[in-house]
Amino acid sequence: MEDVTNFEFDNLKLDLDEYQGTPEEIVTKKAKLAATHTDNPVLVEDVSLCFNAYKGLPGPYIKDFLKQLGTEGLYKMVSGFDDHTAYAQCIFAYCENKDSEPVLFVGKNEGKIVEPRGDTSFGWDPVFLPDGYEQTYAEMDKATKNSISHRSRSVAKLKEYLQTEE
Ligand SMILES: O=P(O)(O)OP(=O)(O)OP(=O)(O)OC[C@H]1O[C@@H](n2cnc3c(O)ncnc32)[C@H](O)[C@@H]1O
Ligand SMILES: [Mg+2]
Repeated sequence: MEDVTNFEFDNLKLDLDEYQGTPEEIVTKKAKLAATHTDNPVLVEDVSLCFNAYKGLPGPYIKDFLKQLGTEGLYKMVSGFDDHTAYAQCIFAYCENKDSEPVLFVGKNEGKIVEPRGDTSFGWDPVFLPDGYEQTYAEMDKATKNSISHRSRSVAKLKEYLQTEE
């Protein structure tokens, strides 16, 4: 850096949260951080869209990819590969208090990335075709999507946990 500017630089060793890593690591950090802000238990969720041709990326970074590339761009990412398979994943993390370890509930739905089809109102729904279905998430009615989605699978596990904890 000193080569390219007139500023002087010093190295400071600071431990800052970066929110990078696996979906599990990221949602765990989120839950722990949230738990420092209240005395009540917290629940956070994070969604990933993972392309197998990219070893699981964009994964938790899908929000920025979607924002910059749009659904058409997401399809273009896989169109040059033989492998168009992907999975949608939702993780709810429940953290009792700031000193306890978050409990994770992973809901996953396998499918593939297709050219965008259907209603464009929610996220990457137009490019995700779940296995066993002819319609993308965006083409399905809400009830059908809810009955099979990554989120509903995560919520089902969370519900079961909370009921047994009661
Ligand atoms: O992670 P933070 O920064 O809190 O942001 P967020 O809460 O908006 O983001 P999520 O992790 O919930 O979701 C990541 C991206 O996936 C999109 N998304 C979430 N659930 C989805 C679903 O069921 N179908 C389609 N897109 C979805 C959402 O719009 C984001 O662009
Ligand atoms: Mg997220």
